[in-house]
Amino acid sequence: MSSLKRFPVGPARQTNKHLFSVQSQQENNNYSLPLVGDPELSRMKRVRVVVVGAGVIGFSTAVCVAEALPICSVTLLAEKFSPDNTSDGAAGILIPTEFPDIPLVRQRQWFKDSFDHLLAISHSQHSPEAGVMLSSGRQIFKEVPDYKKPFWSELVIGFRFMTDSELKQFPDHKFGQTFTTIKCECSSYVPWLEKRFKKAGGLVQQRKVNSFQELSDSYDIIINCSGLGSRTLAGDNQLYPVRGQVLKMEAPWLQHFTRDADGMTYIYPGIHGVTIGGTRQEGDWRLQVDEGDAKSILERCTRLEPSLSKAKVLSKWVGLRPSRRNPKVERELLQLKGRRVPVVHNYGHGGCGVTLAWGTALDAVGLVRKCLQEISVQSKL
Ligand SMILES: Cc1cc2nc3c(=O)[nH]c(=O)nc-3n(C[C@H](O)[C@H](O)[C@H](O)COP(=O)(O)OP(=O)(O)OC[C@H]3O[C@@H](n4cnc5c(N)ncnc54)[C@H](O)[C@@H]3O)c2cc1C
Ligand SMILES: O=C(O)CCC(=O)C(=O)O
Repeated sequence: MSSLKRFPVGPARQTNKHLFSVQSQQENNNYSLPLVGDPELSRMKRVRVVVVGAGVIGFSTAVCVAEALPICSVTLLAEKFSPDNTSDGAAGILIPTEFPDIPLVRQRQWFKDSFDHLLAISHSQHSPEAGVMLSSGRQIFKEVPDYKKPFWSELVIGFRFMTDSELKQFPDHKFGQTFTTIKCECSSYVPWLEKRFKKAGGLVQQRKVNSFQELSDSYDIIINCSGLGSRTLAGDNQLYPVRGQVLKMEAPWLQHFTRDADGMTYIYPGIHGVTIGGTRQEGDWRLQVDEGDAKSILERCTRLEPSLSKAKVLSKWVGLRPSRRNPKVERELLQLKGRRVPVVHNYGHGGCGVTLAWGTALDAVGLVRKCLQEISVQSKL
């Protein structure tokens, strides 16, 4: 756990989580809604906002809301904190995958906002404490892909195709891309965000939330960043685990990342060792290390980078990606104890949570602004 102080609270009340009815509204974000300076909104009392979840999505969202919307008092509640969340063991490389049903323009914005935010940190004095660094390397393909230039190629730094001579190092691969992106190590970054959140006036409490109803008396807006927990908390059965196992290696001579484009085998040098992986086991809830997986990861990665045979294994880790066909970054109104309570969801980022955290957090801020406008309109009625 981080050394920062938290405020434990008593056991949460048990309530029937299926009592409320749901009105769902998917909508595009609107970044231009006024808030600061809007005379109607400034007349409002402080709005009590709660964020559920302390992973990279929860803390990114909590920081964005607390810093962008001073009218809100923000509390973050979570059952588990760093280093005990999925976010903490992620390799933390920024490489997007494409989601099928979300307009590319929105996905592009999520990635651009995340990349630009972390790039600024990587160039600042905060970089070592925040665990954010530039990372150069290559993504290699066993077959030449139909689309050689992904939508994010213009957003990373120095994207180009590999030359034949560069590809000779990988005889099983026919095509490659090389570029500089960012590696964001969440075991440092999330505690750094927590400090930033508290500096912005945010409160943090350790608590399991059994239903949104528990929150409806104490908060005006709920932001749900509970990752895989949304299966039960939001009753979302489209969400499923994709088990991922990685090994941390001591190999300080490795400078560049190598990723097989099938997403199954990767080598990511970082601040705290080299993360090698991986596995993508859908629907597999096992959190314990599988020695068969560890052997397979080591074999596959050593085939790409033979010097790994000389490296020491520092640790082995398993996490469950909160996966969905598309991440859910949406606003809805829930009927909780006879009151309509706005809920902003931000979860289901699968293997891209670090890649998209800041961008989806800014998107969520736009949705919270809409909730504030509605509250303002209701208060006039
Ligand atoms: C092996 C592996 C490697 C990865 N590598 C990368 C990578 O290189 N790049 C990348 O972009 N992504 C990567 N990912 C994916 C990334 O880790 C996830 O997308 C991201 O961590 C999801 O963050 P989150 O905040 O939604 O979830 P989490 O980190 O799981 O946080 C969820 C939070 O919600 C809380 N919570 C849940 N239910 C409740 C409840 N009922 N009450 C209170 N609190 C609750 C939890 O306690 C926790 O605090 C990787 C994942 C794995 C497994
Ligand atoms: O996919 C990758 O290459 C990075 C690691 C990752 O995102 C994952 O394992 O989910």
